[in-house]
Amino acid sequence: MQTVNTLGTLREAVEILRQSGPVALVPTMGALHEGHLTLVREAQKRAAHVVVSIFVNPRQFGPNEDLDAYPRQMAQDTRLLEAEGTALLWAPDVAEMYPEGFATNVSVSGVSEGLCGASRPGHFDGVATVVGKLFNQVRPDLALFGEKDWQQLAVIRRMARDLDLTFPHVDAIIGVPTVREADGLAKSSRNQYLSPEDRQAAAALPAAMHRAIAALVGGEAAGTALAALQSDLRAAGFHTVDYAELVDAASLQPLAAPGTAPARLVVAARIGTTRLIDNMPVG
Ligand SMILES: Nc1ncnc2c1ncn2[C@@H]1O[C@H](COP(=O)(O)OP(=O)(O)OP(=O)(O)O)[C@@H](O)[C@H]1O
Ligand SMILES: CC(C)(CO)[C@@H](O)C(=O)[O-]
Ligand code: BAL
Repeated sequence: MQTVNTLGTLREAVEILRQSGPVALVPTMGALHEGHLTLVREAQKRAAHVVVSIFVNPRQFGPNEDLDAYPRQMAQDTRLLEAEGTALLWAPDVAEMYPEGFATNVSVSGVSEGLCGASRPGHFDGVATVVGKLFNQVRPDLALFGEKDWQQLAVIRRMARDLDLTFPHVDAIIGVPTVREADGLAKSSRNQYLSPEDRQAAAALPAAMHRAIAALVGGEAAGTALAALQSDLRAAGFHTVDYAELVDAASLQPLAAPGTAPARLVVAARIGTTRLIDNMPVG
């Protein structure tokens, strides 16, 4: 695996790879776990070469968020990616990604606005800006993202469509199902922040979501099922529920009940100092 830190060397290295087959991009912020490695393996099934980016993107963190605390473990990440047969690791620093004078912001209306967009103002502008840059830097044939970040995936698909990004073609933005721990908790780099007690309690999140989904599918009103979900989370030790909503899976608009279009249960809740998100299909 080659690691590159400058745009010039990235472009040269990708051009060489492209001569012998399609290139898949897996964007990450590092602190890699089985969720990320699953994206790499899915990428390998679909392309000759996999490029992984690791960049902790300051523009997607709010002023009081965990940018400084975010885990950085480049040596371990490099070993993990090498073991997976990754072709290229793109690891720019902040000055390479956002050189002096950088002044552009990509802002996606609609799908960005509710849910995490409401509780993390500016977050999806930061995500759309950096992912737009990554697409143009690597010009991959396809790119893979986790369904764990369901709203992020919707924002990126909208941005790629709206900006006519040819690399990748919009159908080549692939969502990969959430990889979970044995007790159901979605794997996340931020799980590292959890104390042992909070880690145990956090399994209540997927469990409460499964109960709410069973109630919704059984015909319970969304208001009642979502209120029960919130009280289950509070009882388990989550002190804040940023949102717990039934939404249309594509538009992310709230729904009163699961209907004919695919629906999704989406939740963000805080335990200790950690904010966890999860989502699941309903019906
Ligand atoms: N459990 C998971 N299953 C599948 N994909 C995942 C999982 N966790 C993260 N991903 C995907 O990996 C990519 C990189 O995510 P990122 O580096 O932010 O990791 P993360 O574990 O989501 O971290 P965070 O704690 O910041 O949310 C994203 O496309 C994300 O959706
Ligand atoms: C897509 C992404 C790498 C952009 O910084 C990030 O939001 C993430 O890791 O999900
Ligand atoms: N996985 C989403 C990145 C973030 O929370 O900033």
